[in-house]
Amino acid sequence: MKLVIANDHAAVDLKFAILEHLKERGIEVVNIGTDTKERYQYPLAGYRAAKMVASGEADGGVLICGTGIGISLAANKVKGIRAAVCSEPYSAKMAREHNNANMIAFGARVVGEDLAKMIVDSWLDAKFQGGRHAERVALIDEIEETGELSCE
Ligand SMILES: O=C(CO)[C@H](O)[C@H](O)COP(=O)(O)O
Repeated sequence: MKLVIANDHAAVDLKFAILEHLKERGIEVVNIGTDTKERYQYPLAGYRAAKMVASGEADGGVLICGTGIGISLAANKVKGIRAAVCSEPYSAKMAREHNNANMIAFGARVVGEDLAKMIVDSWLDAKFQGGRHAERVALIDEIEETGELSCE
């Protein structure tokens, strides 16, 4: 499995901690975003990481900024991306099982290192359940494709 990890200046330390954690799990990780604490525009990192996931260059992605919100908003503008901001492991598990989230996001100013690792692990270890959830994800895809919902 190959993941991409991206961050802004608010999340450099946590990015490296998660990067190390993923490597310990035997996962190949592409590090994009910034490695310094100089101000960095999170939309750049979110967009670049999302493009890698959408193109299949990466199997999924981890996005970290101060809150996880801005970087996930940027990533979600890329077609095919379902980036979920999660601050605890249950939501991270559900983000995969129910929503088939292909990117997980969280805030370095919100969660600590240990909790962040648990969030990432919960998302990685979960599997999309399909069935009724696939119907709902297909509706999200329809909005993305057409800007509308035919069943409305
Ligand atoms: O969380 C974020 C976006 O959602 C950013 O990390 C945050 O806005 C950066 O703020 P600052 O420039 O004040 O460090």
